[in-house]
Amino acid sequence: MAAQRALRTNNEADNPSSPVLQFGPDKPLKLDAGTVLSPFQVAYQTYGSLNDARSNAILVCHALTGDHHVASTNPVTGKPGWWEVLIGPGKIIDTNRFFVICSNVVGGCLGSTGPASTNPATGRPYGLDLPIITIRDMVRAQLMLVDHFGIEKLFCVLGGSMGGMQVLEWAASHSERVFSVLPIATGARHSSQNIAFHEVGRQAVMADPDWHGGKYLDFGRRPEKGLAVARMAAHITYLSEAALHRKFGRNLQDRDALTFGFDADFQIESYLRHQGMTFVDRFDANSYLYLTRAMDYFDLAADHGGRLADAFAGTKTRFCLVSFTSDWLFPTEESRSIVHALNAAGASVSFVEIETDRGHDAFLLDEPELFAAINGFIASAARARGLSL
Ligand SMILES: CC(=O)SCCNC(=O)CCNC(=O)[C@H](O)C(C)(C)COP(=O)(O)OP(=O)(O)OC[C@H]1O[C@@H](n2cnc3c(N)ncnc32)[C@H](O)[C@@H]1OP(=O)(O)O
Ligand SMILES: N[C@@H](CCO)C(=O)O
Repeated sequence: MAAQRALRTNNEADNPSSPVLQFGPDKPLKLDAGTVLSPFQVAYQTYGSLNDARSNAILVCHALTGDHHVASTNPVTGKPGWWEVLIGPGKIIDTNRFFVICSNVVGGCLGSTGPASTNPATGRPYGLDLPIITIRDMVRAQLMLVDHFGIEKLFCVLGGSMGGMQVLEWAASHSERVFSVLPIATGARHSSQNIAFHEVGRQAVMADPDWHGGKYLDFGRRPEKGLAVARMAAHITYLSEAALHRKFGRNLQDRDALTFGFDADFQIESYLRHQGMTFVDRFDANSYLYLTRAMDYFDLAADHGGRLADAFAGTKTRFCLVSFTSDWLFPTEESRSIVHALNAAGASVSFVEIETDRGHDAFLLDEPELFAAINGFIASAARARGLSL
C-alpha cells in the first residue's frame, strides 16, 4: 500500500465552498460481474484530520440515494449534509477528533463513475452498458480510497440501509482493515419483499417512454415520471403506518372537501408527489436501477457457502448493530440473525433495538437513542483501540 505523503484533508465543514474531491486510481476496479471498470473515479469528502498514526479514520457509507456530502451542505440541493446532526466539530462523531471519509458509491450519479458517466469505448454515456455493480464492488473501490490515504486500519465503518450492507461487507471481506463497525437498519441479504419493491420501482422507470432502453441521455430526455413513481413507492417503505397516520391521517390537502377526481385530495398524496418530484431533480434513473440491483444481489451468507457465521469467522472486529422497531424494510429480525451469526463466530457484538414509529429512515433523523448508542460504542471502541483523543 503506497501511503500518500500529502494527505488531502478537505475540511468541507469549515469551507462549504470547497470543491468535491475525486479519486481516480491507476488500477482498474475488479467487478463481481467478471469484468473491470477502467478508468473509474470516486467522489468523496473528508472532515477533520488524520492523526500521525493514521488510526483515527472513520468511513461513513451512504444509503441508496445518498452521497458523500455527509457533514456539509449538499451543493446540488443546498440542504445540510445528510448526517450533519451526527458528524461535525464537537458532535457525536467529533471531527476535531476523528478523520471522517465519505465517498459516493460506484454506480451512483453524484460524482463517482456510474451509468451516466462517459463510456471510454464509445464516448457516450454508459447507460446499461455499465456492468452490474455489487455491494462488494463498491467496497473494493472504497478500499482503494482508504489505501490512497495510507490507512492500514479504519477505526470504524458505519452506515445505514445500503450503507449498512457495505459496512457488513467491509467486516466480512476486509476484517483486518476495520477495528469496529456499526451497521444500522440493514440486513445480511435483501429479502424477497424488498426485491419486490425494488422491481416495482425499476419497472416504473423502464415503462416511462422517456427511458429509451436506458439511452435517454442520447435523446436529451430523462424518465422523470417513472423515476418519481419509483421513489413514491419506495418512500412509503422508508416510513411506517403509525408515522403516516400521525403526520397525515386522512387529512385533506388545501381543501375542505373531496373533489371527486384524481387530484391530490389527501395530504399523503401531495406529500408523496413532492417526494417523487424532488427526487428526480437530484438523481439519475439508470443509477437507481443499478443501485437497487446492487442491494438485491447482496447476500452475505450465500457468498460464504450458505452459512452467515462463516462470513465472520475469526473476526477481531467489534460490532454494534442497531435496528428500529417500526422498520418493516429491515425489521429487527434481520439484525438479530446477524447477531446470532456473530455469536456463533465468537465475535464481539452488541445490539440495540430502538423504539420509534419513524420507520426505516429513522437513522437519518435526530434520534437521541441512536445517537446515544453510537456515542457509547465509539467511546468504548476508542478506549479499546487506545486512541488518545
Ligand atoms: C443515508 C443517506 O445517504 S441520505 C439519503 C438521501 N436522503 C433521503 O433519502 C431523505 C429522504 N427521506 C426523507 O425525506 C424522509 O422523509 C425522512 C424520514 C428522512 C425525513 O423525515 P422528516 O424530516 O420527518 O421530513 P418529512 O418526511 O416530513 O418530509 C419533509 C418534506 O415533505 C414536504 N411535505 C410535508 N408535507 C407535505 C404535503 N402535505 N404536501 C407536500 N409536501 C409536503 C415538506 O415540505 C418537506 O419538503 P422538503 O424536504 O423539500 O423541504
Ligand atoms: N431514504 C434513504 C434510505 C433508503 O434505504 C435513501 O434514499 O437513501
